[in-house]
Amino acid sequence: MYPMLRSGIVPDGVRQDMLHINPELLSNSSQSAYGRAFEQGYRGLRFEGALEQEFQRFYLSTHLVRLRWAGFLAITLFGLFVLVDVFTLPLYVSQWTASIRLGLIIPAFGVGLWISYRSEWHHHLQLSVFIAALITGLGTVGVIAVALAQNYPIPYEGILLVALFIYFIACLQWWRALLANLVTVLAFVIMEALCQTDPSQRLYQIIFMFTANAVGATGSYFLEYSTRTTFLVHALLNELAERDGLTGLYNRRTLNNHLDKVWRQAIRDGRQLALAMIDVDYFKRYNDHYGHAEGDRVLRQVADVIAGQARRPLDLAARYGGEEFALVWYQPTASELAPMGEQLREAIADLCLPHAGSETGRLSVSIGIALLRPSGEQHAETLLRAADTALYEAKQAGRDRVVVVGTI
Ligand SMILES: Nc1nc2c(ncn2[C@@H]2O[C@H](COP(=O)(O)OP(=O)(O)OP(=O)(O)O)[C@@H](O)[C@H]2O)c(=O)[nH]1
Repeated sequence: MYPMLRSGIVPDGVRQDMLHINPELLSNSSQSAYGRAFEQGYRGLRFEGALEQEFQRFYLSTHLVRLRWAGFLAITLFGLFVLVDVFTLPLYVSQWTASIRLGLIIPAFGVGLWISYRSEWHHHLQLSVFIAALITGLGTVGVIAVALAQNYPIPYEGILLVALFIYFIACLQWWRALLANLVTVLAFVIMEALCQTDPSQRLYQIIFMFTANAVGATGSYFLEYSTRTTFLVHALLNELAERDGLTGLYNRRTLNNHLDKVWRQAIRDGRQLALAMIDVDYFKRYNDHYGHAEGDRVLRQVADVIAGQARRPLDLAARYGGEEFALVWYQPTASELAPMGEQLREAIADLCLPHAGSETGRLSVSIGIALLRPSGEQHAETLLRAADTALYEAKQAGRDRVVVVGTI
């Protein structure tokens, strides 16, 4: 069954004023996975199940370029620090600090960068950047420790910059950035306890380290929260753009795009394609008799039945317009089409919806089905026209029936 987008309830958790999008778009969304995520909230920076995996892919694709820039920036800056070390520190200090930067930190970012260019390794990208962040944090603590141990204190502000880099530039997800920084803070506190001889300096530096982390953790939390919001809004808008607001089925534009796609696929595979056009009989009379709201309710019920008939990956159920629906069946056999159409017609009749304006006294549909083996000379429009002709024949023959036409 398709996710339905039609409950018409504005999700409670949605701050439309913050999202700056048309409230009408969100009002139809609470039945979709994205709408539900809005409803449930994501303060723990995690979505449920498959949605989280989808977010991870979105996060990767939207952060890949930034992440590469961050990698190049880190390598360049740490390369410059090596030069500064060599020119400003005595050799007995710089040989250690430069070794840590050149031997650990720069290679760690190099590995991350390399992975960013290997799409088959992308699922390890966050882990590799996390390891690089950890090495950078601990390495920088090591640099300060070496300098202190040699009685040559170097400016410790660098470790604060590293913390902010990990929180805001490394493109790590919040919990990874937090973990890398917490481990660094722990190492920093231990290092200060062991190597720092001036108690006031020790206190001062630890307080600043905690402050920088409080600022960084808070900022990066909100950053990821808003990335998640962007992801949901983006997905919701895409979903709403391709679905019909009343029934939740795909809309006509999506049907046309899908038909073009499966048409080409069927040519490649040498398969046949069927299209069923389904029209509710005497629906004008239904509306006139029961009212438009009741008509809407019935259209949704019919749509639910039709949605259940699109079972294969390349099948698709759509609302073609008004009280007309379409079903694409990929690779059916000619002999099964009439039974499939009959089954659908009967399933709708089995809803037992009373229809005072119909001779049968209950709501029925007419179905026209066309079957084609697509070829390069024709166009997907051919199938639509053929199904429309079959539907017209079904109507002409008295409605509440199935007509199959085919050129196979
Ligand atoms: N309730 C409701 N009615 C709709 C909707 N879209 C179209 N309709 C109505 O569907 C009716 C279609 O009427 P017709 O095209 O004359 O078709 P029909 O009455 O079903 O006649 P046949 O198809 O020949 O059996 C019109 O009254 C439209 O107003 C909708 O979203 N909701």
